[in-house]
Amino acid sequence: MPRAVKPKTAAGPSPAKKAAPAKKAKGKLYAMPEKLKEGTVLQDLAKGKWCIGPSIGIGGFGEIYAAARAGEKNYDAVVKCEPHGNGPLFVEMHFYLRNAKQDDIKQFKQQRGLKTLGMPYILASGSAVVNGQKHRFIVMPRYGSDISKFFKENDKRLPEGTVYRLALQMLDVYQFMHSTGYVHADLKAANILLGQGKAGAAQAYLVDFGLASHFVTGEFKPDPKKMHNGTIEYTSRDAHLGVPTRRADLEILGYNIIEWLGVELPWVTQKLLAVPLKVQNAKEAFIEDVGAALKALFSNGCRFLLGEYMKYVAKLKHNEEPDYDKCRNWFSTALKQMKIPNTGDLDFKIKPQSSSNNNHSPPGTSKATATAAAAAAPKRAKRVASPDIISDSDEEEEAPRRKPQAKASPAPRRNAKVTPTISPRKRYAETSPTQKRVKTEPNGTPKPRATHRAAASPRARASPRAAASPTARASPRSAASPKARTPNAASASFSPALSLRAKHGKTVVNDDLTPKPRSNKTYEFNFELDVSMDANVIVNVKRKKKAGAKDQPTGEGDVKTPSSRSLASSKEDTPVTRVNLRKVNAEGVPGSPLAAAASSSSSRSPRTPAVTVRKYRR
Ligand SMILES: Nc1ncnc2c1ncn2[C@@H]1O[C@H](COP(=O)(O)OP(=O)(O)OP(=O)(O)O)[C@@H](O)[C@H]1O
Repeated sequence: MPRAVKPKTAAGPSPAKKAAPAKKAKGKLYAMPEKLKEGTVLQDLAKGKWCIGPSIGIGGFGEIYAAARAGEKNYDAVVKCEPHGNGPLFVEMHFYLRNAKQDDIKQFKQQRGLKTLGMPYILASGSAVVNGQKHRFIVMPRYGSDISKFFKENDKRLPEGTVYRLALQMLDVYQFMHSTGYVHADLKAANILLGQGKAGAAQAYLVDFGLASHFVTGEFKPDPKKMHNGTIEYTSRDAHLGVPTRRADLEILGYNIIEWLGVELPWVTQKLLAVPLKVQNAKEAFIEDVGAALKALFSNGCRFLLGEYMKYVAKLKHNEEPDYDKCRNWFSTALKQMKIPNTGDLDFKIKPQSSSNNNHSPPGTSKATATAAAAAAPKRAKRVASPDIISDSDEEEEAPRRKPQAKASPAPRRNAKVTPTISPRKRYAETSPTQKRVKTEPNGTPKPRATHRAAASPRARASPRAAASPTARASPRSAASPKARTPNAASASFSPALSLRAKHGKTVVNDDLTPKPRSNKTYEFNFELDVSMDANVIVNVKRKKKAGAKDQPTGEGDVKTPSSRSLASSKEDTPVTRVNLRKVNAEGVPGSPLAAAASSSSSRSPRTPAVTVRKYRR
C-alpha cells in the first residue's frame, strides 16, 4: 500500500523527548505512523520488551512488523503500530483486551468442541514515542498469509470447498465475537490470515478489529455518522445505515462468499463503488429476492445452499441472534455433497475443471451474470429501520478520533458553491487513493461537529424514520425504495461527502467532514441535489447579503431533517423546484426574509429540491 509519509530514520522510543502529535500526510487529515527500524525495542505496559523485526504488512493507517520477545530469536509475534490519535487501533486494542482473552477463547472452544478457533488475541500493548511522536502499539501472535493473496493468484476465485470451510470457520469466529456483544463489520479476504507453520494451514484467523462495535439489541436507529462504514463491496445494508448488527456480519460473509466463488458482485460490475448510496440501493435490490438474484449470478445453478444461507440472513431481524448452527449446517452439507472433508490444510489451488475436483466455482469475473443478476433483482427491498446503538462510552480512555481520511482539502470545500454540478467522482479523485480506512471515531470521542447535528437532533432521533438515510427516510419502508428516495433516480444519485471515501477493497470509515468555520457566519446546508443526495453534506458558502434579507431571521425554527425533506419531495409528483429554508436556532422563522429570499431564488435553483440552512455560532 502506498504511503504518503516518507519513512524517517527510525528510532526507538525516546521517553525523554516530548511527544508531538503525529504528522499528517500532505493533503491528508490523518496521521501516518513513523517507521520503526529493525532492532528497535518497544516496552509494553507490563514492562515486557519486544524487538522489532521486518515490516510484514501495511494497513490503512498503521504498519505491522514481525516481533520477538527481547532476548529471543523467534519472531512469532507482530506489532501493529499507529499514531496515538488513530481511532481504530484504539478500538481494536480495547476489543482484544476486554473480549478476546486467551481464557475466554479456550473456554469457547471447549464449549463448542473446537480444536481451533480463528480468533486472535492480544499479547501486549503500549505506547511509544517514535521520532518525537506518540504511537500506540499492540502485540499479537503472528499469522501466515492472508487469503486475498490466493484469491488474486487464482484469478479472483477460491476452490469451492475451501470457500465453505472458510465460511464455517468465520461463523465460529462470529459466534465467539457476538457472544461478547461485538460485531466485526469488516470481514474480507485481506483480513483473513492463515495460521503459521504447517499446523496453521488448516485454520484461518479473522484479524483487524478496528471497526468492532457493540451490536444493537434494541431499536434500529440509523446513524449518519457511521453510515457506509466498512469495505464498500461487502458493507452490509445495516452498515450502510450505520447500524451494527449481527445479521450484518452474516451478510458481509455472504457477499464475500459470492466473490470467493468467482462471481463479481453486481455493484462491482456496475461500477457503483464510488457512490455508497448506489451500492446500498443495489444491495437492497439484490437481497429483496436473493434467491433469484443468486440464480442469475450463478448460471450453473449449484449454489442452492448459499441461497438458503442468504435467504435466512435476509429474513433475520436486526436484533435477532443468528442461528449459527443452522448456518454452519448449510455449508457442511455443501461440503458433504462435494465429498470434501472439513479437516486438513485449506486447499487454495484451483484444479482444472472436472466433475469431481475442487473447482466447482464458475469462471472468475462474470459481468454478464452480474448484470443479469442486477436486472433480475426485484425493485426495492422494504426494510424496517427501527433501536438503540449501544455506545462504547464506557471506554476507560477517551478514544482518539479517526481523522478524516479521504477528505478533500477543507479550504476549497469551505468555499464550494452550492451547485448541482459538483461531481462526486471529481471529488473522489481529489482524495488519496492510498488510504485503506476512513473511520467514524469510536464512541466516546469528541462530539461530532455541525455536520451531524441535524441528523442527530432530538427531532431526528425521535423517529428512526427521520434519522434514516438522508434522502429517503420518510418511512423505513419507503427508505428502501429508489423511487421514494428520488423522483428521477436514474439521472443522478450521489453522495459527495461519502463518495469521497469509497475505495475498492479498502475499509472505509465515515467520519466528521465538517471543516472548521472560517468566518463567524457559517451556514450548514443539508440539501438534496437534483435527486438523491444521501448524506449530510456540509457546504460552507460565503453568502452575499441580499437587499432586504436579514442575516438572522427570527422566530421559531427547527432542523428540517433529511427525511422530512424527502417526505416533502416524495409527495410531489414532479421534482420539487422550490427551495425550502428553515432556520435551526430558536430565532429562526420559516417565512422570514431569509427564507423568502431563498424561496425567491428557487427559480434559479431548479435542481435543488430542498435546502436546509442552519446557522451556528462559533
Ligand atoms: N497477526 C498478523 N500476522 C501476520 N500478518 C498480519 C497480522 N495482522 C496483520 N497482518 C498483515 O498486515 C495487513 C494489515 O493488517 P490489518 O488489516 O490489521 O491493518 P489495518 O491498518 O487495520 O488495515 P485496513 O486498512 O485494511 O483496515 C494484513 O492484511 C496482513 O497481511
